[in-house]
Amino acid sequence: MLDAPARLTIHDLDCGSLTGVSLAIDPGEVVCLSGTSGGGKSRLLRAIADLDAHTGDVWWGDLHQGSLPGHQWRQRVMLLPAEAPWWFERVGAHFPATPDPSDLAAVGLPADAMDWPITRLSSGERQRAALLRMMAHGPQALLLDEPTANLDATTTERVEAWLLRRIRTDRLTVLWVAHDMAQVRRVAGRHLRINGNRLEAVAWT
Ligand SMILES: Nc1ncnc2c1ncn2[C@@H]1O[C@H](COP(=O)(O)OP(=O)(O)OP(=O)(O)O)[C@@H](O)[C@H]1O
Repeated sequence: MLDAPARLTIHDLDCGSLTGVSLAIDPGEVVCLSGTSGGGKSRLLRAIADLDAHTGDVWWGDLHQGSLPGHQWRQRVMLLPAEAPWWFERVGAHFPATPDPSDLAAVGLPADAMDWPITRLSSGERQRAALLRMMAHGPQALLLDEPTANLDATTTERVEAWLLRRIRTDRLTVLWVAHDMAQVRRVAGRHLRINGNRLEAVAWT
């Protein structure tokens, strides 16, 4: 970890058709984001990661997004896109160090998965390897774009449990896009939804 855990604060952010997004997420808190397909969830995550054009302010603790080059911001506020890119031939080449075998096992990947070529990964293996890679880089805030979309129900819950343990231990600040309301109920402390051009809170029922 680079810094102590901190709050992620978004103030009056406009991106795409979304306007006036204001939100604060505390360390260790998971906020789920839902909304119709094409409603702007991924664009909002990309704006918070400083990858898409936007107006308004984003802070991680007292660090303003505009005060750092984008790549340094994203070392702290890390985006896991729905389809994470891969550059090298082998899985392990994307990791700063070999992951702990217990982390591999926790997401259901075998110990030798680091030696596999990227081309052999199934979509679900790719998604779990991308999650492991993200966590191996020591993020402090996570922007997760449907991180379990390619996984079966059992593997989804296994990955959720592993992620939630890491989130609580490292007190990570998390914005998690999810379509599955059962998942929202399992992982989120709060649920927000994009409705038209606004972000609104969803009450627990
Ligand atoms: N760079 C861009 N310039 C203009 N429009 C864009 C750009 N990127 C995305 N869009 C549009 O913005 C809208 C929101 O896209 P976004 O990917 O954020 O949707 P989403 O809510 O994540 O959808 P899904 O649930 O289907 O993944 C879409 O209509 C998309 O076509």
